[in-house]
Amino acid sequence: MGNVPSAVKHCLSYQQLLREHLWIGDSVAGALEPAQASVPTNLHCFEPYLSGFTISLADSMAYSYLESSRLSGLPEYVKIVEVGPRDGLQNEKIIVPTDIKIEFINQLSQTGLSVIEVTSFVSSRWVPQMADHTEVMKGIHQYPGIRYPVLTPNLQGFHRAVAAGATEISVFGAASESFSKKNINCSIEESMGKFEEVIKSARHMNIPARGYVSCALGCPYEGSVTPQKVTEVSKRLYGMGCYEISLGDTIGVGTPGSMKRMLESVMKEIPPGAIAVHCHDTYGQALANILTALQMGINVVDSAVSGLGGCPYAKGASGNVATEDLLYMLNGLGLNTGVNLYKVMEAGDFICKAVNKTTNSKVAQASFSA
Ligand SMILES: CC(C)(COP(=O)([O-])OP(=O)([O-])OC[C@H]1O[C@@H](n2cnc3c(N)ncnc32)[C@H](O)[C@@H]1OP(=O)([O-])[O-])[C@@H](O)C(=O)NCCC(=O)NCCSC(=O)C[C@@](C)(O)CC(=O)[O-]
Repeated sequence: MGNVPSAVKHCLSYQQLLREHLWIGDSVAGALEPAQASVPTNLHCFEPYLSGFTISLADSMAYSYLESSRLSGLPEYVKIVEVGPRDGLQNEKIIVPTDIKIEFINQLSQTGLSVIEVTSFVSSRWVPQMADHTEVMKGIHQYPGIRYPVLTPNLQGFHRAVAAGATEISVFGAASESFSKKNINCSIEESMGKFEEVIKSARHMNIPARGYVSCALGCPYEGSVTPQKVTEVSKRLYGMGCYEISLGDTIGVGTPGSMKRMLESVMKEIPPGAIAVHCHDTYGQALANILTALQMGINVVDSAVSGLGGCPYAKGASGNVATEDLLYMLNGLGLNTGVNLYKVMEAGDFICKAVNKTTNSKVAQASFSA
C-alpha cells in the first residue's frame, strides 16, 4: 500500500467497518429498487463496496461472526421511530419552508424506516415551527407499509389531524407537574382528561394512539423524577389504550443506571413490547442508555436524523440521539432494523444544508469528512 494515496488508504481501511457497521443488510438491499439504491454523492469512497448490493462470501462470514458475537439479551429486530421532522424541526430557530419539510419526509420514506413522525397539531402560537401541519400532512407522499404519526395534545388537534389525513396519533404527557404546565398549559391530571377524550375518539375511528411520557429521567424545572411517577403516568396512558408508551429523557440527563431503575419500575406494569425509549443526547449518554434498554428487552427506539431536536419548553434540551449513530451501533451489534444507513445520511445531509447547520451525527461527520 506504499504508493497508495492516503485518501484511498483511508477509504480502504473502511472495508471492515463497512461490513460490520455500515453495510445495509440484505433485507433492505432486497427491498430497494435499483434506482433507490444509489450511493450518496459525498460518499464515493464507499461505492466499490456497495455496487450491486450483492453479498459475497466474505460478507456472509462477517454476518456469521456478528451472529456469534451478539451480546446476550438483545432483540433480533429493532424498530426505529424517526422523529426528526417533528421533534427535530420544532426546535429550529428558523421556520423550515413547507416544501423542504415535505421533501425531507419523502426522502426519509425511501430509507426503509417504517415509522416517521411528521408534525404536530398544536397551537401555532406555542410552536410556530409546526404551523404548517396540515400542508405537510397533505403534501407528503404516504408510502404503503410506512406509518406517519402526528402529535395531538387535545381534541381540537385530533380533529384537525384527522381532517388532514392522519391515520395515527400520539398524545404527549409528562411525569413532571411543572413540565406539563410549561409544555401543554395544564396539570398532569387535566392532561389525562384531554388524552382520554382523544384516545376514545381515536379508538372509534380505528386510529392507533401512542403515548409519550416526558421527563422520564429528569425534569428541567423539578430536577429528579421518581421511577414511580413515570410508572404511574405510563400505566394510565397504557390503560387508556395507547399501544406503545415512549419514555422520554427530554433533557438528556439520564445514565444507564437511571434508565435501568426507571425501566425496572415501568416494566412491572407495562410489557416490554409496548415500551419505547426516546433519548436526547445532552450529556452524551443516549447510546449507552439505549443499549441498556435493549438489553432489558425493549426493541423500539425513537431517534432523529442528524441528531436534530429538542423541546422548545424544556430549557437546555439538546438534540435527540442521531438516527445515523443509532443505526451504526445496531448494525455493529448485528441487529436488524431494515433501514439503510446511507439513505438516512443522505436525508440528514439534505436537511442540514436546508437549515444551514452542521450535523450532530458523529457517524455522518466521520463519513462525510472521510
Ligand atoms: C396544548 C396547547 C394547545 C394548549 O394551549 P392553551 O392555550 O392552554 O389552549 P386553550 O384550550 O386554552 O385554547 C387557547 C387557544 O389555543 C387554540 N388551540 C387549542 N388547542 C389547539 C390545537 N391543538 N391546535 C391549534 N390551536 C389550538 C384554541 O383554539 C385557542 O385559540 P384562540 O381562541 O385563542 O384563537 C398548547 O399548550 C400547545 O400547543 N402546546 C404545544 C407544546 C408542544 O408542542 N411541545 C413540544 C412537543 S412535546 C416534546 O417535544 C416532548 C417529546 C414528545 O418529544 C418527548 C420528550 O422528548 O420528552
